[in-house]
Amino acid sequence: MPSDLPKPPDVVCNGLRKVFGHGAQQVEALASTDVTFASGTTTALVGPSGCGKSTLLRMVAGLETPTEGSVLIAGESPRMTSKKGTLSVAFQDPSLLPWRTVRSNVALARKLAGQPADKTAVDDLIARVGLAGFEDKRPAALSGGMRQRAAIARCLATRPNLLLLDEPFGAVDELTRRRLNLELPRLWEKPGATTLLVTHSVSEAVLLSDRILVLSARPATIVADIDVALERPRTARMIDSAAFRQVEHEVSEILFDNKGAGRRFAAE
Ligand SMILES: Nc1ncnc2c1ncn2[C@@H]1O[C@H](COP(=O)(O)OP(=O)(O)OP(=O)(O)O)[C@@H](O)[C@H]1O
Repeated sequence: MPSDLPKPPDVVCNGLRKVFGHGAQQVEALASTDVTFASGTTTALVGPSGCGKSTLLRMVAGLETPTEGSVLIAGESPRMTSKKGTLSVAFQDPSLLPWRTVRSNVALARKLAGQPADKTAVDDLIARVGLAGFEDKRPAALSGGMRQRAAIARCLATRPNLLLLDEPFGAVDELTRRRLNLELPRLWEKPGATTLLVTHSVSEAVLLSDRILVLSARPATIVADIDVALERPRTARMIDSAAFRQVEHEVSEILFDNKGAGRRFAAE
């Protein structure tokens, strides 16, 4: 990775609100929200199922238009940022193109962002997510965890400095998830990125982030803003530390106290 990468952006949400539908069918997903995500930090968004976490993330990605308010990414709109290829989104469903190989799926991200082909960088990234030797395989020949790693490689191929991760490790078993949780953040933490992570796992939120926002049931409002003051890089050993457990406990308490907010949470 080159050292002259631009500073990761601040993301500023001002009076951001989203209502879906009309009339009696209206669903307010996100109540008017002011929040800033500081340059280079990782923030986890946790909250009950259907509360509006993905909606917030999708508005930051420019995939959903706010009903009110705005998102500014280093002072620019999400669409502008997206066009530059400095923003990347990874969803729970890796959605790799089934007829393309791993290499071709990862390389496509660069092409779509208008960036020049760079086979060396693509193969390097594939190796760094632990898929060396699988470059020419199609997604059907990979396990769920391997597909998610390929999707993360694709997400990082454009060297984004804003990462929007929506349950990116959701579809794998707990053991693989923990391994991915420990290994993959190093890939974006080193070059530097502002990262927003939607997760249903409290321990994943603590392990990966600098800050955890707990959202209420729909319409989502921020009910807690918790600092995760653990050293980086995060290690497996930290998971058993008193400091880790204390934050985990604090987040879980708020989730479960807040209007049944813990319904879909496994307080690991
Ligand atoms: N395109 C859409 N049209 C209509 N309603 C929508 C749309 N997208 C989301 N919603 C509604 O907005 C609310 C918030 O959805 P969202 O996906 O943001 O929740 P979430 O917190 O990410 O949920 P989960 O944790 O289950 O993934 C839900 O009630 C959902 O049905």
